Amino acid sequence: IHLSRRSHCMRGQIATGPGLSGSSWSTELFPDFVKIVEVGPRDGLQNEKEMVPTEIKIQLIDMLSQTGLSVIEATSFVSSKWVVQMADHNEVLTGINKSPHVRYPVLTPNIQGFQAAVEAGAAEVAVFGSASETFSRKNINCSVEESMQRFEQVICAARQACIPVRGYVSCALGCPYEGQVHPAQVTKVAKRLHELGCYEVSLGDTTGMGTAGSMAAMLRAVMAEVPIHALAVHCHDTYGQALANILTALQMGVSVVDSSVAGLGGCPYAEGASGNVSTEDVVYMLHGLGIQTGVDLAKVIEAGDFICRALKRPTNSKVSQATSRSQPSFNMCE
Ligand SMILES: CC(C)(COP(=O)([O-])OP(=O)([O-])OC[C@H]1O[C@@H](n2cnc3c(N)ncnc32)[C@H](O)[C@@H]1OP(=O)([O-])[O-])[C@@H](O)C(=O)NCCC(=O)NCCSC(=O)C[C@@](C)(O)CC(=O)[O-]
Repeated sequence: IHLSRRSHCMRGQIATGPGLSGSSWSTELFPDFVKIVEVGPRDGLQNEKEMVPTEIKIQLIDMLSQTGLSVIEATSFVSSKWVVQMADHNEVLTGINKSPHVRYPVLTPNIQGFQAAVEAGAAEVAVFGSASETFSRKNINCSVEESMQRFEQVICAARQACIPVRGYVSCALGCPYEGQVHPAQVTKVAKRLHELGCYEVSLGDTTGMGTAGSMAAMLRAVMAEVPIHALAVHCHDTYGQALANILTALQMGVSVVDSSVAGLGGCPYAEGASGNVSTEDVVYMLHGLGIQTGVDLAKVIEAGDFICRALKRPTNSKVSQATSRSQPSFNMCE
């Protein structure tokens, strides 16, 4: 893994800033702009044991809509027998103040979910597959192949309705049931989703067990089959590796990162996995690298503070923790 200092070097030059001389750091540039896909209201809240009041979910999304984020995953049109926390999907999607500058995709595992989502006004949906057979069965009660047939139906219907579809590949860096997952399995599913018509495929480290090394190996394989501009990374932070894994992905050309305000969440079918990397920490890192996000960090911290108070728990964001202890003049790299 090579690091480059954006402020010190351009493509083709060797970085020579303080402390860098003699190093063999890569001169590759990071992207100028990174799109952040906020998944807190869905991936973050879906794992909450106690029902979160619908008005709290709506207020959270409304606050996030004022932060400059351009994509906020709002809810899931899944079976309430499987994920009861998302049972208020209609109320959430119809209750939020939709900003014209923000897209609000929702998860749809099958055509039934897609139709319900469209009826509730969804303008974008996401299908979610897995690189692991066992996880697929535990999460959506079908094999990987069956899931692709369901997604094909959703994508066909979405195309007719001019609705963009995002795709997920869970267990891209490991499975809670099968352990290691070979990059070839991830590539196969990512390629299939892209060929079916997903405009973007998010590679999920569902368990958070990935490392910079396994991220690089997996991405190398997937990038050989799916264009880099159509790839996103979705890192849970169970082992504290998420920022390192994201940095690795950025260096390899990925410019879309999923994250969750206050680091909320986990997957109900990946026990023990902690939340996504926090949006606050990702934004702080990106701004520190000179990468634009369009996101106002202070406003995301405020939204994180709101939801943590509502859930009566401390934030998982290191940046929020640090700024709450620091002077008002603390530089948040905006
Ligand atoms: C896919 C199913 C529905 C299959 O579940 P099933 O039980 O096999 O479904 P079925 O087709 O046999 O139908 C059984 C019942 O479910 C209903 N049903 C059927 N479809 C729907 C629907 N869309 N919405 C609402 N209800 C639905 C259907 O109407 C029927 O109702 P009944 O007649 O018994 O009253 C189920 O397994 C499910 O809902 N799974 C969702 C699991 C989930 O949401 N997991 C978390 C999200 S994935 C994730 O977090 C990972 C990710 C994306 O973040 C990336 C990463 O980190 O890796």
